Amino acid sequence: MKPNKFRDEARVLVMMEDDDETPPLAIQIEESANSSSSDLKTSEEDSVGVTVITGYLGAGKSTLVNYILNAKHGKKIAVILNEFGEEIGVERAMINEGDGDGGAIVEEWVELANGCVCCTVKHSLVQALEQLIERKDRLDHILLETTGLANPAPLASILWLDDQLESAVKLDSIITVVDARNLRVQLSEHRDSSSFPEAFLQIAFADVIILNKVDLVSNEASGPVASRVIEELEKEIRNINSLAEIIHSVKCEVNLSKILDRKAYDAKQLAHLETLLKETESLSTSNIHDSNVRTLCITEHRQVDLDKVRLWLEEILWEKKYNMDVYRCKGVLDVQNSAQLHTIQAVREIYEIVPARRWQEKEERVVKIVFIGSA
Ligand SMILES: Nc1nc2c(ncn2[C@@H]2O[C@H](COP(=O)(O)OP(=O)(O)OP(=O)(O)O)[C@@H](O)[C@H]2O)c(=O)[nH]1
Repeated sequence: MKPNKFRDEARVLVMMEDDDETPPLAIQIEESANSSSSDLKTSEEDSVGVTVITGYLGAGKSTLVNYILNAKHGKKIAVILNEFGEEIGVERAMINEGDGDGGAIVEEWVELANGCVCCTVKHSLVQALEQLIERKDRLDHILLETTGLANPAPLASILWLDDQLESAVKLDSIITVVDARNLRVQLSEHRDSSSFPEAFLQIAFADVIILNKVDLVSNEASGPVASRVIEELEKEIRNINSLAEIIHSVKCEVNLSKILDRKAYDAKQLAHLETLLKETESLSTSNIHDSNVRTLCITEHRQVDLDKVRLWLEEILWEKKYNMDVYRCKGVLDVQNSAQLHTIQAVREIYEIVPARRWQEKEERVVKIVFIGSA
């Protein structure tokens, strides 16, 4: 069995999806004395990154996939089109042959069992990923395009921590494409309806948000007015999720280094996390958006007891003690009796706290935790 970074580095706490109402399963695994850092490195390098592409109907998800497949990156990229719904039983996988020149796109059909969001989709998704990895000797990356109404939560949980997949694939990031012209309407429609707010969830779970179709905003308004509209949209997005990087685009033509190999779930990749946490400085619990999906930020300048943090986090994530349903949480901790900066990551009920690097001598030590969820 390949070493699993979660097993080897951290106490692992796993809770099943809400949907199956299975009691939480808590496993404590001590740091392994046998695992060398080179083992871990090899396993991480071997695993194929999965980028989940989500976004509202018509926002530009397929445009982004096509742009990535046809760009000159020399990578061999597989795409899984994931149709979530009771009716849908077939998912399609395309593989870019990656000859360094964009490459031919080969379409393949992967037959999968019927599935609805939860266990069956989990099973078929895991199968699809396994099939892709088995069949191709060299696969650099996988794109998983979801349908416009998909809630990315189950996907994020499955991909982030799945025993079946072990270290064969790893969740790289969740990219949400939003339509700059229609976002306002889409959000307010959901605000006024009792339907499940996928548009909010897609933004809440994103690591990167592509604010697409900015050309349509510019076509409709003069320069300064269009800039103000875009600024307002950004503000609206930040109020829901202050941790995502926002990139503007026309036809999803974005700098690929911003969206591929992001390693948003890798506890050792601190650069993005630290920048994003810094930018979240100005937001506080008083910054309440009129939607019920929001970002809350807690900052402390004292060391914390790791066991107490775990208990507190479990109360929040599992028992919903403070009436917040947390979708995503990221943060850094200054832990008592430790010279290491620890990172926190959570996706719904699953969380991980990992020592990431040594605090530097003159660095200001801080505890900063950002929650994105609904209250
Ligand atoms: N003007 C303009 N049109 C765009 C842009 N990006 C995408 N489109 C168009 O918007 C339409 C929808 O784009 P898709 O990529 O199919 O969107 P999608 O999110 O995959 O759509 P669904 O799969 O139906 O949810 C297409 O006609 C695109 O050509 C953009 O930046 N500007």
